[in-house]
Amino acid sequence: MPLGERAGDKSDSRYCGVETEFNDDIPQLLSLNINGGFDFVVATLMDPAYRPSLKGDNDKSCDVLPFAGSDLVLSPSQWSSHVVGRISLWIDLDSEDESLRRDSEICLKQEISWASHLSLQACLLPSPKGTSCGNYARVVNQILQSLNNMQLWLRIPLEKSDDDSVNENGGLQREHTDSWEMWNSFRILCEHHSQLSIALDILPSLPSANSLGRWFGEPVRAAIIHTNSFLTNAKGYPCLSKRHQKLMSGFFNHSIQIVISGNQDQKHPLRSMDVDPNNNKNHVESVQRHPLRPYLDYVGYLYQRMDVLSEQERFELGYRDFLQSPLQPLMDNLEAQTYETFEKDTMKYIQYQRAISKALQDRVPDDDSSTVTILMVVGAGRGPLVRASLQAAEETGRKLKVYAVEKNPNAVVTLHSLVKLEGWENIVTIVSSDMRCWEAPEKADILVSELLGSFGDNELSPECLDGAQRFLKEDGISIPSSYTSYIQPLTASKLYADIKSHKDLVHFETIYVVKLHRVARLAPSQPVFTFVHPEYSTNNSNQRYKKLQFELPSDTGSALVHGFAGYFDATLYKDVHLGMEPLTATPNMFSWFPAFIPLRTPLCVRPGIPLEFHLWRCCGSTKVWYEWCATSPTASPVHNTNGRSYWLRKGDLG
Ligand SMILES: C[S@@+](CC[C@H](N)C(=O)[O-])C[C@H]1O[C@@H](n2cnc3c(N)ncnc32)[C@H](O)[C@@H]1O
Repeated sequence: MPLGERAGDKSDSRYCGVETEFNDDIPQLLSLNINGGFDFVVATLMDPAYRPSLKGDNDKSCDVLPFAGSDLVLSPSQWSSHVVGRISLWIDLDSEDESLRRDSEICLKQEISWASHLSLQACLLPSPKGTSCGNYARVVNQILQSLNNMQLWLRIPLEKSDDDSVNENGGLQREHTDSWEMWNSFRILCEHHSQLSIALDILPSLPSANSLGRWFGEPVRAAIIHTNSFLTNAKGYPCLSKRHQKLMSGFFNHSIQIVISGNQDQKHPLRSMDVDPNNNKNHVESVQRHPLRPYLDYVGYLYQRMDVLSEQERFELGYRDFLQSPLQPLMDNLEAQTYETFEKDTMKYIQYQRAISKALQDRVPDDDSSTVTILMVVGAGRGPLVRASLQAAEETGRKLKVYAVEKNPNAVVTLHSLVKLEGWENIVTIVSSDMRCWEAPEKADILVSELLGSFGDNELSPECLDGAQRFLKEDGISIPSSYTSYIQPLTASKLYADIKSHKDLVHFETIYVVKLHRVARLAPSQPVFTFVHPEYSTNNSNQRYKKLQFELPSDTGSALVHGFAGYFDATLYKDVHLGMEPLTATPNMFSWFPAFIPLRTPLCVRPGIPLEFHLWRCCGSTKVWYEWCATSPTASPVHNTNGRSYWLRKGDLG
């Protein structure tokens, strides 16, 4: 299905459409373009000369609307797979001219109704004509309320300028256009409707990289690239500037359809004997080429040049932008397949092994061959950290006695068989217990745990380790020794739409785990809460509060914040760390996807005005929860008051 969602996988084919002028012979138009190599056409359905107000009252022939052919001229699957409807360009619903306004409204409704009748997958709406688009948005919003599952692509030119220009009186005046503002007003007027999306018009000059980045968090479905935006290479073939090429890779990577637009009457300078622009091989064209074929070939060449997905990226494909509830390993018992996923993440265990080796070397001098280090793995799961500990001991030549403490009875079964299988009976003692109430027979030199959530402390590592540090020697080492959570503001219209579709408060007051993909990261991440282990201070509390201020880079322009990405970074021991904060992330580690902290109402943030956000970690006798709110540029309600929607259960220690 050419217009369907694409997986972003190199093995999947890519689709490219072409914008066409009105032609009342749709079958011919389609076959010309499909034979020319395109997958779909963006076709004007209604005769551009038609105006409802020109229809004479007595003119019976005008009862039939001037659409290109009847629905029978193509099969239903041809209509839906190969045609995107282009709504008449002349419509102007915010015109001062009342009759034009009225004609526009009637025509828009007739065209959309016809397109729905044909089951087209999408219609391309012309750009709003001026800065004010209230009436246009009102009518589109009316249409959206009862639309079948067709998408409406609002055409938006990709432009942003911020120039100082001299006015008539010789004074400096600031001219500022940012087409994102136009899109933002329109979608707010249409209440962020999930069937309203964007077709970006790609122009010869591009705005700054930061401002372009915003669009990847918006619902961009198509990029229309006009032949004017291409350059010509030394051999006379079309090509794109480096910046345009980079943008195209971003579109491919985000499953954005490419549409080529240009004059099809003009013959391209290429003749029948062509030189392939990319590998210089001569080939003979036997059939008449589509006039835009060289542009299509170039787009295909850019796609072919993209990097093949790594194994990890391929694994993550199915999880992209899919909201998941975080694990509650303290309350729930993890399943075998969850452990299996953890255990595949070799990078995590390599880092732990490095940290344990360093701790063992610091604890016992090289020439001491008699000291036995007591190491306890608390939350041992099916044993990968036990194995990493024994490998560290072997690598450093230290003697070890291990306790593996695990509260999930099912994982304990596996632990027992592992110990037997590996012949570790004399070194490893398995303890089936909650670490918070286990009475250890001796104290540990090293306490190893991995109880971290995407947001660090959100799987209750602090509460569990507070309970376990009773059996750590006074000078003992905790691995990890500390961890810090981080957040960063995001444009994430897809995640927002998914949460909104539940139509309740609970989903807006939940922290999720999600492989972020169609998002724009608007500012560098900042640290939030830090926990240190062991923690012996007397007024120790796991409650936290942090106020953060984010500034968007000045060339970004305004942006909409739908929520925040959450990450963690853990210091395992000394310089050995483990984390997924984007700037310092441990490479090739996939155990954690970021957290997503949503906002009930997205916030429009403008350059120079800070985004102020507050986050609390609250602790009650039976549960831990987070509350959050924004206070600038506008205040939001405090989310998740008293943990009413989302909390982490501390569980019963009995
Ligand atoms: C994230 S998993 C890590 C498992 C294993 N260490 C690994 O790396 O694959 C955390 C484990 O800690 C266990 N756990 C969580 N809280 C615990 C507690 N209070 N006492 C004992 N085990 C606990 C869970 O059952 C789970 O097996």
